[in-house]
Amino acid sequence: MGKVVEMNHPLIKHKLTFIRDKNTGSKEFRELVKEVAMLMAYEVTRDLPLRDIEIETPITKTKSEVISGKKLGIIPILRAGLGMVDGMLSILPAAKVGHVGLYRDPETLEPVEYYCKLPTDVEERELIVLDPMLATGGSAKAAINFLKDRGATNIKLVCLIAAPEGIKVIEEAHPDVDIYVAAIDEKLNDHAYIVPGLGDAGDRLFGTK
Ligand SMILES: O=P(O)(O)OC[C@H]1O[C@H](OP(=O)(O)OP(=O)(O)O)[C@H](O)[C@@H]1O
Ligand SMILES: O=c1cc[nH]c(=O)[nH]1
Ligand SMILES: [Mg+2]
Repeated sequence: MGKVVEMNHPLIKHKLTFIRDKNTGSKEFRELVKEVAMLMAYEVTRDLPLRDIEIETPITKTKSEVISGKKLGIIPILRAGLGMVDGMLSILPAAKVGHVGLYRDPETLEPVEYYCKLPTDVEERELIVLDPMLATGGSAKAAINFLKDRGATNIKLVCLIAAPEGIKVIEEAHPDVDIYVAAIDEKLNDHAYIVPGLGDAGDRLFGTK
């Protein structure tokens, strides 16, 4: 079973409060989502392998560590996952970015695919799937299925807010995938929105309704 890591950092908790607040407008919402994604990148990359290289400081020659050529891919689930891309890229500038377009049908709650463009060598990369919301888990499960169908074997899922129901769905469907969340909320409501949540992440990021 993959691990579930809930961020336990005061900066993330503080920013998440204002992300949740319905009086936070799109501009500030976008900035905060970007900042939290940047902070989460720190934890998500904790297990990247290192290797020694020889360098020379002004004082002496020494060996020092660098990241060991790991190829990364950042995969936002459109639309709302786009809000997390810049924050991740600010820490991981060499990562390639692939896009998976999915929306959740409001009646059936089933994910509907409308776009997929991935790095050609996706099977060689460690992939970080981004979506602010893990509600029923249907969208993230489908996105990870796409990636696996195209050969990906090394996948992490990074969300701002998850419902317990969504975590269970991913754990059952993709037990090899580690899940990183800023917060695990209480439940889903009758429309499968996360409670207390933040509302519709895509609409809040892009000012649509
Ligand atoms: O876990 P689930 O029940 O599948 O719900 C979560 C999905 O719903 C939201 O996307 P939405 O369908 O609103 O599309 P959008 O990003 O274009 O707004 C969210 O960004 C997730 O992708
Ligand atoms: O609470 C939710 C659930 C699904 N999608 C969202 O944007 N928010
Ligand atoms: Mg939406």
